[in-house]
Amino acid sequence: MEQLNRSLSKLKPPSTIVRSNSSSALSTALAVAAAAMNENENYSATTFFGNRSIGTTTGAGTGIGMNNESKKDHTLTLEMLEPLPPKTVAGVKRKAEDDPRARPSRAAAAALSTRPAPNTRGTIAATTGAARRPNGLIAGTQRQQQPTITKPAGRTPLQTQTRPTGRTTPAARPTTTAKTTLTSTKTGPTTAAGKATRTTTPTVPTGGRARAVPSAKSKARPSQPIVTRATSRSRSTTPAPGAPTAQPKGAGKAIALSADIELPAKKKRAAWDTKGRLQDMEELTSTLHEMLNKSTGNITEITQTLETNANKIEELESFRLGLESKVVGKEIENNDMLQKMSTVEQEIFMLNRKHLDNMKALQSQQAMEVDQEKSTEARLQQERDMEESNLRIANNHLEQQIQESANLRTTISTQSSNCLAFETDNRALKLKIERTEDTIARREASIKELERKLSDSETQVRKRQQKVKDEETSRRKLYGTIMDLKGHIRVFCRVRPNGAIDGAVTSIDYPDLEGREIVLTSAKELKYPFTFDRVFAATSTQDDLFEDVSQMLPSILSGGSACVFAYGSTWTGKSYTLEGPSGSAEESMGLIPRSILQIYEATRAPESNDWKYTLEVRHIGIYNETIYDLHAPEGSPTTTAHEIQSGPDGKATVTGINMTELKSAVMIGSLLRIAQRRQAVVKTSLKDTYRGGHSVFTIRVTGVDSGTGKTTEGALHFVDLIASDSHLDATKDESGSKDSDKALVEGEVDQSLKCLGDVFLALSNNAQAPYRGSKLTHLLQSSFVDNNNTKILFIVHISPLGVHLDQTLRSLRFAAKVNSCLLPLTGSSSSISSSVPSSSTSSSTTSSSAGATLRRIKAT
Ligand SMILES: Nc1ncnc2c1ncn2[C@@H]1O[C@H](COP(=O)(O)OP(=O)(O)OP(=O)(O)O)[C@@H](O)[C@H]1O
Repeated sequence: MEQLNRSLSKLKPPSTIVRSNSSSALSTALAVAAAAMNENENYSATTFFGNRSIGTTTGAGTGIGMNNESKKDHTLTLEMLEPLPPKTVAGVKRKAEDDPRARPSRAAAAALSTRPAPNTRGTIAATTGAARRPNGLIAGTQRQQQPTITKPAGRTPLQTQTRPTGRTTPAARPTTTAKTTLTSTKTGPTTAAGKATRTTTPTVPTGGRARAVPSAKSKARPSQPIVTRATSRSRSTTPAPGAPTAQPKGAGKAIALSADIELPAKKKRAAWDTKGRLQDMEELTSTLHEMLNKSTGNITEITQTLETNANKIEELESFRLGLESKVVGKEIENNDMLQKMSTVEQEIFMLNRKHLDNMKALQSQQAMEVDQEKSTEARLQQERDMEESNLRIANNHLEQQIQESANLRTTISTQSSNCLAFETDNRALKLKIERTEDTIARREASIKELERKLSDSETQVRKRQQKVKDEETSRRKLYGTIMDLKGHIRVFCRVRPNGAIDGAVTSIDYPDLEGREIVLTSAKELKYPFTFDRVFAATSTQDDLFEDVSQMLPSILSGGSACVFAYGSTWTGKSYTLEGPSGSAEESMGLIPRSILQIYEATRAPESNDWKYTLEVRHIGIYNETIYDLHAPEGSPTTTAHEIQSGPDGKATVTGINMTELKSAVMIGSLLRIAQRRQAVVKTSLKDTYRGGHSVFTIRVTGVDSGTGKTTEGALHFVDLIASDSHLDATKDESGSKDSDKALVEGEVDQSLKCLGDVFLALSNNAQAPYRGSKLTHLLQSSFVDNNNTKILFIVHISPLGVHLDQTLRSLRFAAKVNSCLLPLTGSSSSISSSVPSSSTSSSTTSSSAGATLRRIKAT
């Protein structure tokens, strides 16, 4: 008891753990512990099964060996290794009393309760049954052995620190363990706590590493009693190499002693029954004393055993020290080896890295070499392909040459045979050549004779050409004379070419070489011959027409007047002749732009240096007997009234219409376009009342002789007459012609045209001309009255189409009437003659007898 008490006093904080699968053993342990308590000590015992508390008991110490120095607290933990029904500690105690197996345990408890010998190591050995080192550390082979009664319980904070594993968490406890914790309290110094820890805690040499796991493992064997387990563990421990293998003698006994502690079971007393409990404890104490006496012999034996074990321990310790020195030496060697290894490893690492670098370099070099090899191979392959293709070509060429050679051999053989034939032919040809040369010589003589004759003929031709020229000149002079004799009226006929959309044409013949006759043949083979001053076929050009018109222009510069009338039915080319097609090329330009150009150039000719000329133009439209200014600004009203007024010199002016000076000849193109646009505007404004009309383009040439101051004023009028079929209220067909099915009464024409014809007729008959019969004749009156100085060109236009034959015949008949008119060569009116410029009076020398001559010509 004293020993146990000592042990408990050293377990500060006091804690004792008893593990067993025997409830009686646990009860005995509790009794022993309680008996070991001093009076001033309190204890608390708790029995656990796994984590579950199955009973707790507390009380004050009643054991011997009281220590009054301080009050102590002791805790006894009893752990059941087998499942038990929940019982109180008292129940456990009772069972322990009834169990005869507890008796030896009582003796053991008595042995434990004896005070420990001064030798601490002996106490430790008795308590734990394990050999300990002098410094308090358990040797390696003994660390796995478990204390039987006193051991670090791990229930206090201090014990938890020294046994960090297995005890600190309830989960680490074996689930099949029941334990009872006995706690005793005592006030006083706690200096023994460190000792208790050192005594009961198995510590590894490397520093406080608890060996709770092996302990837990051993506890996990529920059917194995503690003594048996401790023994078996001792047996199973593997001794260190070279260590003494003999087991300490006392170890097995100490374990058996502690395992056999059994206390008689007592009926549980109530908590208030302190007296009874004291009595129980006293009884228990006496029992334990008996057990102690019995155990004294054993203790002596154990002490001897402990001494023997101590000797063994010293041997082992020296052996351990030797081993440790060896270990130190080995560790130094090990460290050296480690250093060497690290050096070697570093070298290996460096070598590996170098090796890798080398490998990479080698790989890249190898890749480059492979690429080069590949490119070389590709190039060689390409060269081989080329060589092969060249070889094939050469083979083909060779085959061709072989073939050609064979052909050539054939040809040579053929030609050599031909050569013989050629030589024969050659000889025959030479003979022929000789004969031919004779013939050639004869013919050359004949050619020379012919050349001489040809030269004579050419001389004669030149003479005849000159004669023809002279005759042409005389013919022209004569023609001019005839024109004069005709009274200055000439009538031309122009045939329009057939267009793409036109139908069948009328048969038109031009029988005379001079181009003055035209004969139309109808579908019924009726012939209609007409004779005019000139007839221009459909193939004629603008140039051809202007050649004759241009003869009139010089008289304009010298103050004369001229009128060019374009007459004909619809779509026969009147505007084309006068103006030409819009935007046309130079060769298609009409008479107006051509005349402008020629007059303009003539006015700037060097020979007219003394004369300064001014060119002015005016374009007038006469629709429904109303005058319109075709050069009026764009957008100006078409309703402006214009009236014709005759001046004192007989020349007519139009109110509101001024002449436009022509600064440049090229202006005429834009002026004609302006007039065309204005015509369209007027036509639109007249709407349904529009039946066509006349347009009169006037060029006025005013000349001033800078030397003498003499002035001239000539005028050239281009009159685009209204279509001769305009009075027909018929729809134009696609070619622009009026419906010819509507038969026209003979001579039925537009009123203004009729008036024009009447004027011509009156002048021809030397009668009073009805100038005021129409705006047109009124406007042109001044040109007609000066018939000595006036030239009139009347151009009738006809269509070549058969469908227009009737209208064509009517136009030709009207033109023939005009052609038959003879204007008197001398002024028929004394009042008018006074206005004739002096420069033109030279032509007045033509006598009336000339007119008579012309009439005779006409009559014939
Ligand atoms: N000599 C010609 N050569 C080529 N084409 C011509 C010729 N004469 C007339 N034409 C063409 O015939 C068509 C009619 O001509 P143009 O308009 O001059 O006739 P028009 O008699 O003035 O008609 P309208 O009576 O309707 O005014 C135009 O397309 C014109 O280009």
